[in-house]
Amino acid sequence: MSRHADAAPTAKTQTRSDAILTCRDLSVEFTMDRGTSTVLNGLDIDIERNEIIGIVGESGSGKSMFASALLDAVVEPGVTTGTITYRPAEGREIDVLDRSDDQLQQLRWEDISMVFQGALSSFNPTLKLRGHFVETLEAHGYDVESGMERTHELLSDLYLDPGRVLGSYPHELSGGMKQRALIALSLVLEPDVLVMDEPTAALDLLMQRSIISLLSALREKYDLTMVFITHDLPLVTKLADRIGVLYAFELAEVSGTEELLRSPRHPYTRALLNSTPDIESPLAEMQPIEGSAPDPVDVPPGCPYHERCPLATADCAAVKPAMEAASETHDVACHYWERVPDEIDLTTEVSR
Ligand SMILES: Nc1ncnc2c1ncn2[C@@H]1O[C@H](COP(=O)(O)OP(=O)(O)OP(=O)(O)O)[C@@H](O)[C@H]1O
Ligand code: NI
Repeated sequence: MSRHADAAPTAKTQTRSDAILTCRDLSVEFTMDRGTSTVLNGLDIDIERNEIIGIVGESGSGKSMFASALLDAVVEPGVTTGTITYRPAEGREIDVLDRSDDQLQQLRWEDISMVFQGALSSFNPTLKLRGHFVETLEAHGYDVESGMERTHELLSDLYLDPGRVLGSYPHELSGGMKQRALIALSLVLEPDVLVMDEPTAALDLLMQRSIISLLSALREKYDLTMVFITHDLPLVTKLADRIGVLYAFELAEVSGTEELLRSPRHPYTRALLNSTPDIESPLAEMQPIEGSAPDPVDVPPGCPYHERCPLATADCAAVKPAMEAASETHDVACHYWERVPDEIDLTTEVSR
């Protein structure tokens, strides 16, 4: 349903040549008393080998559901459907949503590792850090001695003093130290993919910035693919090669970071950027966007953003826009994406 007769033919998200993870029609539903709650709705996205992809969206947009779904770790009684294909550097491709519990347990640490949202409090308070690393290595049948050598190196990579950290109880470390130790722990079994859900949310600005630069260095050194999930758009632009914008449990736009900043094509992304007066400014200065995010039991028909969108027409309320290619490296789900950068000034529209 697009109105650009002379534009190049548009295509739904193509499978990229070197995707390490391919998600197709990825959805999560909860059956609740007041109806079916669709908290992730038909995501199609490829995550390329060795890239850092940022996933942004406001609170409740489905970011954590996406993170959990990637590891088939959505909490009961949530039901995850669609497909996730994981392609290791060597060996056969793996259908993530079709693994047995044992296979999943292995996949989760050894191939696709996750730093969960709020995980700082998940350390066992009675166990020194060394114990956390040893337990993880033993649970997966890894050699503890060489595993601890790797631990020392990882902690050093993260600018921590390995002896001091490993000999400490969790409460003896600062938030920034604990978060870095958690990242080291998630890498100790040498995964290919690291998924991080709000890994810097509890930290001060300086520590956030320092973790961002440490992650870039880790990606290079260990050939990692990273999925960085955050509500902090300015922060993630410092790190990510590409950014996916989630709105109401769906992807509104996926683009290379530069291109997204230069020419956002979705009115919601535009509003998010406009609510950030200066991309260098801290989160506290971001302005909220008018209106409220949809309820997962009651997402409006048509485009999920139409009720808040200054460009919306009757069509937007009736017909859901498909993901279209705005360029080779830029996908967007909006009937009017071609008008977004050129014809309107959303600065005034959004703040009216
Ligand atoms: N256990 C659950 N059962 C049912 N619904 C849930 C459950 N956990 C979360 N939800 C709902 O799923 C939707 C998406 O939540 P999700 O945690 O993915 O949001 P988020 O983008 O990570 O938000 P935040 O930035 O606050 O972490 C929300 O509407 C939330 O209320
Ligand atoms: Ni979350």
